[in-house]
Amino acid sequence: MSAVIVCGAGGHAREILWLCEELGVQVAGFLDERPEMKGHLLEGVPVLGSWADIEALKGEAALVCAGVGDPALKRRFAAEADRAGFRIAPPLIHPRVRWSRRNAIGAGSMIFEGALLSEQIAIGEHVIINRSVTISHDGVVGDYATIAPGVTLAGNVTIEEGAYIGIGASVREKRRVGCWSVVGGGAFVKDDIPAFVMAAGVPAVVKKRFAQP
Ligand SMILES: CC(=O)SCCNC(=O)CCNC(=O)[C@H](O)C(C)(C)COP(=O)(O)OP(=O)(O)OC[C@H]1O[C@@H](n2cnc3c(N)ncnc32)[C@H](O)[C@@H]1OP(=O)(O)O
Repeated sequence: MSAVIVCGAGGHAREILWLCEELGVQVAGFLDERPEMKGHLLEGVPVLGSWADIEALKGEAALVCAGVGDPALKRRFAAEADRAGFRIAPPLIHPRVRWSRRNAIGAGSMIFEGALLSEQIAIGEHVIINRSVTISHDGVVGDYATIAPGVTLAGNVTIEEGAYIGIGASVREKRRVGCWSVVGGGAFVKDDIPAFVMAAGVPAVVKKRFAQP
């Protein structure tokens, strides 16, 4: 794989650096739109600056747009990458992920250490599957979704585009979490969660509704 540039320069971006080190993938640097961050080193790797600053690296490095956990920000990075003509990095899958070869994963997505994805699972583009997540048979995770550490998805669960599943949450079989919704940490999703809401608790209930972006 060619070198990558990671969009974002926070804690998650540094965890991607570690993932890349484990995979032998070179990180050329980080994109950060805050002018004061340009030139900083993160674990010895430079913050390159904003879009104009990385333009010249287009031919040499592919982009990791999921360098932040926020699904909406990932989508904005992906749109900018498309406009600027960048290649998207192939999926980054930690060597200690249990993963059936009958699963599919989209460009720019990543799976961290200790995750287990069983059979016939479809992961979209720019998806984060964080540490120790379990996804059972026939799961679907849409583009830009973020699955926080320790989440458990039972069989035939669908997580729609842009949804965020908080740390340690569980979703029972055949349930669906609607697009751009948030499930709070520690929740148990017993019933389908509609789109554009925040739901939390055991069992999860809708606590807030969001305006559609
Ligand atoms: C490597 C890493 O660090 S990965 C990052 C992992 N982090 C996570 O997964 C964080 C998950 N985030 C959460 O659980 C947050 O609480 C969120 C995003 C769901 C909600 O945050 P906010 O929008 O700020 O919610 P807010 O604090 O306003 O709470 C609204 C209501 O929901 C309740 N609530 C919020 N989160 C939860 C939760 N996880 N479980 C139960 N109830 C919750 C609040 O108590 C409040 O209830 P009330 O209206 O009855 O008083």
